[in-house]
Amino acid sequence: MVSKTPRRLAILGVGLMGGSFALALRQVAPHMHIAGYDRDEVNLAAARQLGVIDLGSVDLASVVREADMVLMAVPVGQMPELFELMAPHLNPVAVVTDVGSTKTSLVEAARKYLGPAVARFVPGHPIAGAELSGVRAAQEGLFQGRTVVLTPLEETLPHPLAWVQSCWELCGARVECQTVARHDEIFGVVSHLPHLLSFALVYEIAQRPDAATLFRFAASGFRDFTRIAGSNPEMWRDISLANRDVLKVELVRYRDQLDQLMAWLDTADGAALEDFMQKARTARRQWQEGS
Ligand SMILES: NC(=O)c1ccc[n+]([C@@H]2O[C@H](COP(=O)([O-])OP(=O)(O)OC[C@H]3O[C@@H](n4cnc5c(N)ncnc54)[C@H](O)[C@@H]3O)[C@@H](O)[C@H]2O)c1
Ligand SMILES: O=C(O)C(=O)C[C@]1(C(=O)O)C=C[C@@H](O)C=C1
Repeated sequence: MVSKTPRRLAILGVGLMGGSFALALRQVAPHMHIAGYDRDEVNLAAARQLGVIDLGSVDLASVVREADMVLMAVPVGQMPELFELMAPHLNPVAVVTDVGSTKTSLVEAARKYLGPAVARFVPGHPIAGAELSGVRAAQEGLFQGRTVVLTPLEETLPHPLAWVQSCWELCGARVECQTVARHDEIFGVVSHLPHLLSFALVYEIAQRPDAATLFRFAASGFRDFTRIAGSNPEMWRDISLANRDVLKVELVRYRDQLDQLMAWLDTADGAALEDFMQKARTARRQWQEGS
């Protein structure tokens, strides 16, 4: 029987998500040893000073060697290289998991680089976050009451899956399993597409000669629509590329909806506009009441 929390946890990428996982687990396991690996030494020093990790290093091998659980929390484009670099140094019983926002490319990389350790890889995605980055943005309550999606593979053994699930539950989250493909389709629609649209709107306005005036008058509607355009470009570049097949389909669907809107404006079809807005408002309100 394995203890419910790791004895030695390694966090690869001690930013918003990695730091929040460490802080949440510390609440229930104050004596757990947490080692952090990050390419940013200033961030690592802050993580150490904030008590998020016990030890910080830019040497991946030394961080993973003794860990019984490894959580990968770097942008998804960085994960394949980390799988390759850490594989030879993993403890033979270590469970590996991640918080990446897309799953297909990660799973391909895990199969390519982890060898037999892929049976102890549990892909994960907490559906919680913010437009902020770095360990200073980490919060111990980030996962409280939120969903974490796990996408176990055919190879995933039951014991690592159960263990990762119980760690997320200790962080206050509820866990749901999905297939890798369905995960990427769902989050392509409800997370990745809205981020691209928000970046696109702010970018387009910012290119105009009168952008300063326009932004001066932008108020709460603009703030609500564009909060997520303040998110980390590296993270969203990687998500967009990793899920580009889904995103291309979704952008076409959205463009079709914009074309429809244009047609209603051309013909000044107020009834169609109001009907469409009414249906959207009802759906938004039902979603908010249920969430
Ligand atoms: N931010 C969110 O809302 C959110 C939500 C769910 C999942 N995620 C996923 O979580 C992961 C981390 O996101 P975050 O918001 O915590 O980002 P973050 O920028 O706050 O933290 C990432 C950390 O990884 C480090 N890093 C990046 N590349 C590295 C490398 N090659 N080697 C070592 N360290 C490296 C960075 O220095 C940084 O400290 C991403 O895969 C993202 O898709 C983010
Ligand atoms: O709240 C935010 O700022 C987020 O972007 C969080 C959010 C999302 O809801 O789309 C972003 C990416 C994730 O993988 C999960 C959650």
